[in-house]
Amino acid sequence: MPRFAANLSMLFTELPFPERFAAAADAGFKGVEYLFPYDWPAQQLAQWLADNGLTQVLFNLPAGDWQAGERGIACLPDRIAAFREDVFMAMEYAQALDCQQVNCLAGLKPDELSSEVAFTTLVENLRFAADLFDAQGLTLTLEAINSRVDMPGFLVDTSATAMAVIEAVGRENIRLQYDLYHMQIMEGDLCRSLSQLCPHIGHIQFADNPGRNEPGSGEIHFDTVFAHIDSLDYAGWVSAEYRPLTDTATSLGWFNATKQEP
Ligand SMILES: O=C(O)[C@H](O)C(=O)CO
Ligand SMILES: [Mg+2]
Repeated sequence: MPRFAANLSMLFTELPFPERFAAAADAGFKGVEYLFPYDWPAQQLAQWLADNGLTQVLFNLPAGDWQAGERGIACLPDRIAAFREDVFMAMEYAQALDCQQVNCLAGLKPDELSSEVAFTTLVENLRFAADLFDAQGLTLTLEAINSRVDMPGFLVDTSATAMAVIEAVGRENIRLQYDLYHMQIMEGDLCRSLSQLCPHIGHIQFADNPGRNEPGSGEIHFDTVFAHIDSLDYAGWVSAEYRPLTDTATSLGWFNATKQEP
């Protein structure tokens, strides 16, 4: 079975954030991720990870004013200076948390911004980040997020767009973040596209669809997809990034079932 991690921004939210680390470890996870670490001192987060024997598998670059609706600033030409400052802050956290991968949210494209300028800005920002990350042995990921349900207007909403950006960046340490939930909404054909994109994938996340809840709540055949991921040359983490239908413990049937296997 794949190496599963828990997203602490969506799982274990019955508990205050600091307590989610122990809950994830008690449930059997070895790795965790969450949207953003920046509200907490890096040393504090590192302690919670160490106390619970957990690996920090991923977090996001700052993504602008989330509460105000921003979903990344990497494609915005008037925010390049802020993006660059964010890269330095993310690198400090990655080092303190011993985290190997940081994801970049491309952002929503304002109507008045041309697709060409948004694309070029994103590529140049990612190249800037990738070059700095490289010196620290870090990998940058870029995620395609569905624009049909969760993020209308998100610039990078298909695997083809994400791969076009990644190819234009042209650096070894930028990889695709493949989220099964977003890809099911936008493209489907999950096993075939996982096979095709596998050489470029740095991180996988999942939720069922519709609803973005746990495996078994929707239309995705997770037994098939997880077995398929196992058959690929993919050694990365596979993170549960779903909202439990009721509570986290009840939602973990899929995970507990994987522990029964020989
Ligand atoms: O929503 C997602 O799929 C993400 O992975 C994320 O980090 C931003 O929302
Ligand atoms: Mg995701």
